[in-house]
Amino acid sequence: MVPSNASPDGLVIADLAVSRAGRSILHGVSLEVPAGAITTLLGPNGAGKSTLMLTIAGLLPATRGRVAQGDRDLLGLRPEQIRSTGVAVVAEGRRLLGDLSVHDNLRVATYALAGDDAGAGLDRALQLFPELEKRWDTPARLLSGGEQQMVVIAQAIVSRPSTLLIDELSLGLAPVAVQRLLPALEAVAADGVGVLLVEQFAHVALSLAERAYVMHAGRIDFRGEASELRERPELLESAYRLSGTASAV
Ligand SMILES: Nc1ncnc2c1ncn2[C@@H]1O[C@H](COP(=O)(O)OP(=O)(O)OP(=O)(O)O)[C@@H](O)[C@H]1O
Repeated sequence: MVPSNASPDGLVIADLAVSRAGRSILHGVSLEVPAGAITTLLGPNGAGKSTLMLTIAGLLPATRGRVAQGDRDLLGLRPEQIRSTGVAVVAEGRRLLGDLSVHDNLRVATYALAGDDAGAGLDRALQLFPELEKRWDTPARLLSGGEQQMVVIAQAIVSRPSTLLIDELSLGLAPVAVQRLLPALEAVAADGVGVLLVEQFAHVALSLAERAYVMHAGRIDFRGEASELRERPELLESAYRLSGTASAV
């Protein structure tokens, strides 16, 4: 199935520089999230991964560089304009409206869609996470961490994005809950969506991704096949050691 916002090119980030509170945080980051594949961005605590996500989402300004979805430039657009180009960002922290039901949390995510599109988006989300149907009327605050992550991903999926960026998918989740999410992400990529998994812990992301990037201190230190990092973990470990973070897995 081809998503409604499908782009042949995916998301391209070129030479992106970002400052926060007067301090330079990203120093010329270049990265691609091709359509129909899973890519991972790894890096230790403080590397700048969340800063990159916030900039792509239109929540932080860049001082230099380019972010483009297909042939559409995103820098300078408002967050809702960026979403309408087909870029969906799942922020770290699984923020849901805790007193609202699963259904209402998903409905909130479809508010800007036409009725047919909203219905099709909800159907796709339920195909990916059929267990949410049983929790349809449950307040989000009563869900397990894994279920909350399903709802947050479903909120991004309902708008049928071309590119889906997920910050810290596995943070705080039991391994069994993470394992449950993985086939859904593979199915999303098989739909033609470009998926970027941004992770501090490498194991899960490297098991899924085709391409991998490692960021350290606001720069991309490694770009290549995920299999290369799986086979040569020392490439990854050096970035984590330099930052003082104990381990990548
Ligand atoms: N609100 C902020 N204002 C100023 N500097 C910030 C802010 N948030 C983060 N930083 C700084 O930006 C740098 C990169 O942080 P960022 O959160 O992007 O890294 P990260 O790789 O996502 O790490 P983590 O996984 O811990 O969030 C750090 O030096 C951090 O201190």
